[in-house]
Amino acid sequence: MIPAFTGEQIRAAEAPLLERGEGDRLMAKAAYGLAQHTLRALRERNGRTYGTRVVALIGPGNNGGDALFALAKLAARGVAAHAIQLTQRIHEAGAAELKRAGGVVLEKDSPEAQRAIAAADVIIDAALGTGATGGMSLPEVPRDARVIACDVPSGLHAGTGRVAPETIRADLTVTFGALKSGLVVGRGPEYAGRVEVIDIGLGDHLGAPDLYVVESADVVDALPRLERNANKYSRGVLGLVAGSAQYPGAAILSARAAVNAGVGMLRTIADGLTAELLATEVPESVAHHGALPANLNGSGSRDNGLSRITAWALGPGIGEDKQQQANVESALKTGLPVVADASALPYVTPSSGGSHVVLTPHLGELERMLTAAGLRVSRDDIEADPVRWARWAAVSYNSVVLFKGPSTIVCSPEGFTWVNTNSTPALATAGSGDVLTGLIGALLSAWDTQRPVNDLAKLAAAAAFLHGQVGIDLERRSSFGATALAEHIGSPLV
Ligand SMILES: NC(=O)C1=CN([C@@H]2O[C@H](COP(=O)(O)OP(=O)(O)OC[C@H]3O[C@@H](n4cnc5c(N)ncnc54)[C@H](O)[C@@H]3O)[C@@H](O)[C@H]2O)[C@H](O)CC1
Repeated sequence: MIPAFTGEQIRAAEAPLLERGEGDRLMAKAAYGLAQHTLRALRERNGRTYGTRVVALIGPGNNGGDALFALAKLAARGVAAHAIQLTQRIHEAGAAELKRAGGVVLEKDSPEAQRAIAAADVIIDAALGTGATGGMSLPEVPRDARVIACDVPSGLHAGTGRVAPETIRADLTVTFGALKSGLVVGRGPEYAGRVEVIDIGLGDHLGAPDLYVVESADVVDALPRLERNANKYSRGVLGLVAGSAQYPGAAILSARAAVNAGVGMLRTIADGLTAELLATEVPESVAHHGALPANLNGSGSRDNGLSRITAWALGPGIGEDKQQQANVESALKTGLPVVADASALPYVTPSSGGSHVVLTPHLGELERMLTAAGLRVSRDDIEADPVRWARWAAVSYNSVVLFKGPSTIVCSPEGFTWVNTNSTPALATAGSGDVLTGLIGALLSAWDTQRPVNDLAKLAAAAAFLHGQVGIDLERRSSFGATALAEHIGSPLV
């Protein structure tokens, strides 16, 4: 897991060091890291560094200071280093160091500045860092120049990933002290490009992180172990309430994903066309026809095998089907681990959530969930601060909330957050969420309910990582749809 921090948390960690007069040392480390990455980018782009051209857009604060010291180091290596002064005041010591090293400071609107920008091989965006309060008017950058953001792209909120309209998209962000949350959520990944973290020695001053980014090692840790003496029941039996006359395909996708993710046994609660299709498309699925008993925990369930169910996956493709809606309600009453998606989400209420419940809304569904919980929030609010609202949902519903989007945000009701960025826009395809539900359901069916809810959130985040990895792997070969995703959902597990 990679810890990520808000801008405020980083500034709080820096504060005691600044009080001890260590600001220059921190800035020197930041500048060194920025210079090293700029040299690498120059080598990649031009095959050399000597005689190349770097322009930095310099704002009023320490972010500009970092870049001025970095430019000085580049000038000393034979790079033509130009600082464009965007504001009346810039970091004095940094500007002096640059001039001593042979670099140049240019006025923002001067013809020289425009010429320098047009000829730049690399542009360093150092207008605003963690001290930004909104965006700033920034010059246009040429399309063919590499853009490196200093700490954060200027105008990108370091905590939320919200962007001001002028924000320049970077190819690379060299960030200092620790990863910033805003680089991995909201619009952050789109604007930050690749992210490199430079250790400037904040060490123990960094407290608990804002969130964690999931890595492949976390997936291995989170997944259930397959016991040598396992049998189909001990591996877990998933009850899947999915499909309707209108949307039978969603059930097929979820069922296929659950089977390929290694569920011990799958019981699909479905009728009509869904049941017919399942019989041929997912023969591993054991069908249960008709309505579930309203009281599944009561007597009578053992005979039809429903009592063997260890977890539920609810919602894919049930649409407006009344019987399936009643089945969702019956399943929820069992108190077994549940993943609820799509049309099942409205049946989970703030009082019926629980520590074995995973809710998987997309943006519109999250808005509806929050509104149903009595919170006044719009889609725009959620997009501006997705982590905040996913946390609200997790707390309001006392459940794990997996908020689907370009970055998937997983929150536990205890306030911990994991983010999966291992994904591709190619996963934005109909049925992709049904596959994720099947995968989470399969993992949940082996879930030990004695384990803490934070581990359940980690399991959900691991599922998002695996789902993303399959998408990434498939995309390398060709474009793909949800059927291929479901077919390959188990492949990273092998
Ligand atoms: N503190 C350290 O020793 C280190 C900091 N590092 C780098 O410093 C920045 C944070 O520096 P800070 O000076 O606090 O903030 P900014 O550079 O982002 O600039 C704040 C400055 O800008 C003004 N301002 C804010 N918003 C706007 C706006 N929209 N338009 C115009 N002006 C604006 C504000 O009033 C302040 O004057 C951090 O990101 C690092 O890059 C290094 O990490 C080393 C250690």
